Parts: sequence; C-alpha cells; structure tokens
Amino acid sequence: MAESLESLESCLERHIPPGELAEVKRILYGREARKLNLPSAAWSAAQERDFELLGYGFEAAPEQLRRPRIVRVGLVQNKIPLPTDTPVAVQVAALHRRIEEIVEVAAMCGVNIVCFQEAWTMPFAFCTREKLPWTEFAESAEDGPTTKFCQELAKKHNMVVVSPILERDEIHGGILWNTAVVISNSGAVLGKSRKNHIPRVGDFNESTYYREGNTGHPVFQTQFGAIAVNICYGRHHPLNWLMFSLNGAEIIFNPSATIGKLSEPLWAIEARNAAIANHCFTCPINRVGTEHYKNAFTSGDGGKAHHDLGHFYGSSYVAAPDGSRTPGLSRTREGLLVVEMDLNLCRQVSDEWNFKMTGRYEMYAEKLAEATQPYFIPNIIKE
Ligand SMILES: NC(=O)NCCC(=O)O
Repeated sequence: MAESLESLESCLERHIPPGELAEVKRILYGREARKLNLPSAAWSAAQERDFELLGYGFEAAPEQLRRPRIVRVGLVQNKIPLPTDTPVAVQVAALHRRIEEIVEVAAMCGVNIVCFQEAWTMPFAFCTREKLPWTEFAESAEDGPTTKFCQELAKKHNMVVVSPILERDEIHGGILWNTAVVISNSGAVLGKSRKNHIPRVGDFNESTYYREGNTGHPVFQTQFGAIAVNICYGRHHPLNWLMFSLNGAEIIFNPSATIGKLSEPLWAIEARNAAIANHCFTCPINRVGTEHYKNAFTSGDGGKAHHDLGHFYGSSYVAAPDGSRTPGLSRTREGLLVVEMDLNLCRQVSDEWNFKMTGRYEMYAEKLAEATQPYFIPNIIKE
C-alpha cells in the first residue's frame, strides 16, 4: 500500500458518495480552500515536466483600515533524479536543474515565496551513518554553489527562496548543520535558520552528522510577509512552533524528510495544529520516493540490514490559522503546491479565538524554568 495509494484526497473522491463528499471534506479539512485559476502555460509545463501542480487560495474578511495582504507561496516536493552512487557534483547539478524547471512554473503562477524540501540538494543519506560521500554535499550557507544558484533564481523571478541544505560552517572548524538559507527576492541572503531538534528515532541517524541548531527562532521580514522555518523534526515540538510565532512569524515553513511507516498518521495533524494554536499559516513539505544505498545498514533493532530508509510520502500541504487546510500533493509524484493567502487572516483569527491573549505564558515560563532544574519536584497531588 505504501506506494500504491496516490493520495488520501483521490481515495476519498473515488469512494465517498458525491452527496456526502462536501460534508466529509468540511469535517476533515475545514472551510474549503478556493481552487486557484493558474495560467494554462503553467499546467502544460507541469505536465510536460512530469510533476503535479495544485493551486488553492485562502481568503480573509475585508477590513476598513488594512488592505488585503495577499501572498502566493510555492511548496516543492521532489525525488532525487539520479541513483545515490552517482558522483556528488553530478547529483547536485541534476537537482539544481530539476528545481530550476519547477521554479520556472512557480514563477508562471505568480509565486512570491518558494520553499524546497529538507536537505534538497542530496539523498537523505543520514540513515547510512557513513561519512563519505554524504558529507561532501555540505556547502556554505552564505556563498556555496547552491546559495548562489538560489540567489539567481530569486533575482530572476523576484521570489523569496527558502533553501534547506546541509551546511558546512567553515568559520567554526568546518562543522555541519542542517540549515535553511533564506534568500530575499532582491537576491541577498537574508539569513539562516538551523534545525533545532535532531531526531533520535528509527533510521534518522542525523546526530551522527550535526548538532541541535544554535540560531534560535529567527523570523525573516520579507517584502511579502514575516516568515520562519521550522525544520522537519521540530514539527513534533509545539514549543518550537510557538517560539517562531512569538517572534512574529505569519508563515512557518516546515521542510521535512519523513517516511510512511514512521510518521504518516502524524503528518496531517501536527503542522495543522500549529497553524491553529499560533494563528499563522504553516507549510509542511516532504520529499517523495524511495532512495536506495549501495551498502546495507541496520536499524539497531535486530532486524535485517537493508538498502533503503523507506517510502517518503510527499503529501505537502498548507494549513491556515482558522484550521482549514489544502488537500495534499501526491504521496508518490513530484509536485508544486501554489497557495494564495491573505495574511490579514492571522490577526482576524487571533482576535476571534484569542490564544495569544489567553495563553498563560508567564505561568508556563516560570514552571518551565523550574522543571528544567535538576532537583525539580513534580506537582502531583496524592491522597
Ligand atoms: N528529517 C527528520 O528529522 N526526520 C525525522 C522523522 C520525522 O520527524 O518524521
């Protein structure tokens, strides 16, 4: 079933009686996102280039004092185009070419901010625990070849580019980080955000390569809105989302790499819950396909050594602050999801539900400060 089910949505459309489908979707997905009218040239280019293209829009109510703040985001999910034992430079070049042709279509669709998947310039090879050749994919966040490539894309298409890469930090002994580089639509590198939470689950052996990030929870003020990047495993940490939100993020991207048997039932919940809890838009992105490695590796669970990590199930989507969400991209195909959003919706939902006002942050802060001390005593009341 892992790779044969195209998407949950296509399955629902096939099997739910037409009379009940709209109500089922409302209960599952909230207010229906409007389908975007994308240019026909974009549809045909996506078809020719063999990737799925979906477009949706979220509206906000008209206000008297603020104009609508409309922004279009593009979420890109892709496979690795070449086998993992192809020379490193050839793999990177092929990924650059593939992303370039998808971003061209994003530009045709009027996308203002595009975000790629986690560690997009490489196979997600951390499962192997091998150093070479995988560490050779690491690049400088400030002026590595991928950042330069993204700067060109940003300038050419007047688009903010969020580029999650494996970073080599030359000024600190050449160590590695899992980093999202944020490039302004002017082409300037606005800054970077490092992955705060490193998984210790299944074959996600990332702590062999890099440590928990040290950049905190930066928010990048772009021409199109205030954005932040919560990389993959940070998705499971509600406080990580909260910190980006406290810093003012209106859109939080969540570039990821995760597999069906581990996290698929969590996928639709976590980022969507974060959008609700923090009155912002969230954009989880996952790669697609199964990546094979020459040398077998074990999972440390007594099971047989194997050559792949499992099926990356794609399913990238956008969740809105009112709890509604778009359908997901395919579980098996590459794709571009274009979503138009009015950022005024963040404050409108905040004014209605008041989570920022009703949250007892000083109480949590006090208790958290206590709970992280070595001699903390939990407050348990017993008979
Ligand atoms: N890339 C990454 O952190 N994956 C961990 C698995 C998950 O968070 O679903």
